[in-house]
Amino acid sequence: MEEKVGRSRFKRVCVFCGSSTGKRNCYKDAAIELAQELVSRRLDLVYGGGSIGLMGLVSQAVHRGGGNVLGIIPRTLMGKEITGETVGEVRPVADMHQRKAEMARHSDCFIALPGGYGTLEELLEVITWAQLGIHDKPTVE
Ligand SMILES: CC(C)=CCNc1ncnc2c1ncn2[C@@H]1O[C@H](COP(=O)(O)O)[C@@H](O)[C@H]1O
Repeated sequence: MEEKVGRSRFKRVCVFCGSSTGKRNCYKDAAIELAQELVSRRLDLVYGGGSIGLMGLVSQAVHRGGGNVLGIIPRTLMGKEITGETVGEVRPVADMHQRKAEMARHSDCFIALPGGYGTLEELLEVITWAQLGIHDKPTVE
């Protein structure tokens, strides 16, 4: 029997997204849809480790669907970006630079959903790393 969803050449997808849900419902819808797509393709989620905003929505939806979730978050941000329960594995790191480096190291590609300055910064950094030849992992926004 033919498989419904083709196998991806990626295993671990890094998702950058907002620490708030934004003003429009379509942002939340996109976050849930992406999470469902990851689950249906059996792809692991790597993300910023927060439980708030779109970060929380994506991670919770992947976890609910039975997918692996790895969150990487600076210790100093845990009080701000984690409220209530976390899902999957949350790995505390020393600072923002280590967070981005670890997120990149543990991922095979990058996807950016709507977000604020933080998301933009993360997205631009991986794009410029690709430009410099530091990695050759695809990035979509
Ligand atoms: C110290 C330093 C390198 C600052 C550069 N600035 C940043 N670098 C990396 N991630 C960030 C930065 N500012 C915010 N973020 C993270 O980006 C995520 C989304 O933030 P936002 O809601 O899009 O806004 C949050 O987890 C936030 O902690």
